[in-house]
Amino acid sequence: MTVAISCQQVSKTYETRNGPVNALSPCDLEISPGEFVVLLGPSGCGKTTLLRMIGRLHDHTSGSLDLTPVEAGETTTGFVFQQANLMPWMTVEENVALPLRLKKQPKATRMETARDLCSRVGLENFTKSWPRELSGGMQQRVSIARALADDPQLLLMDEPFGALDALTRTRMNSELERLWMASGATVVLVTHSITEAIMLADRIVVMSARPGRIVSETRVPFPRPRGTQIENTPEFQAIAADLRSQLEH
Ligand SMILES: Nc1ncnc2c1ncn2[C@@H]1O[C@H](COP(=O)(O)OP(=O)(O)OP(=O)(O)O)[C@@H](O)[C@H]1O
Repeated sequence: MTVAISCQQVSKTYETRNGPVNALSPCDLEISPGEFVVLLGPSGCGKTTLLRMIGRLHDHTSGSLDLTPVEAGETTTGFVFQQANLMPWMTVEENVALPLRLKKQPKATRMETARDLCSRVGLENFTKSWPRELSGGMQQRVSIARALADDPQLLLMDEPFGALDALTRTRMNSELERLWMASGATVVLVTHSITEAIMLADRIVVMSARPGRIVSETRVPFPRPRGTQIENTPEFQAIAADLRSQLEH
């Protein structure tokens, strides 16, 4: 089963030594099971804050934020952050298997799952490598495989490809789309990149800063799997121009 998300008038104020910081004004957002939603916006508009509240890493200050199925602990969530954050003393396959080890899955089973995931992200020849032996893009693939290890119903990704070069990033977008299509998980991904948003999203939620808020939602009509050729279509360019003008205002 995948997860639906319902945010109603959800806001966040951080209490700091210099006083309260209004990170996110009350916002409404409904996400369907299996939907791929991208949060797009400038720095400081509250994207990470909203993502972390959905993942229960932060409390919200007001409003209601429900995941369905609702029972606490029932939702399995995978996180991918901008940095891969791998354990340097573990091999690639041990890193991928870590969530299953924490769940006390028997070693033979979890390593088999980990090796399968490694090949799904194109790292079948690097299962015994150390993280330091991998490029940034490969490390990020390990962190995606690790996030998928637990077969999550919900995948939360915060600028997962922000540190990668443009070519690698494009390739990773296609890989992520393929993995998501196979998993059926609900995905919320944060990005600054208009192209990445259109390549990946079913729906793009545009946010703006000061105060952080949701300003619009755009459905992306392209069929899947999407290839880079859609970038040259008038439809793509029209959506990109519209998003760009929203971000500029
Ligand atoms: N732990 C925190 N304590 C205090 N203020 C915070 C904290 N985390 C974020 N903020 C503030 O909340 C606002 C929104 O931050 P957030 O990281 O959610 O934005 P963002 O859109 O994800 O930005 P970026 O794209 O730069 O990562 C910013 O003004 C930030 O300074």
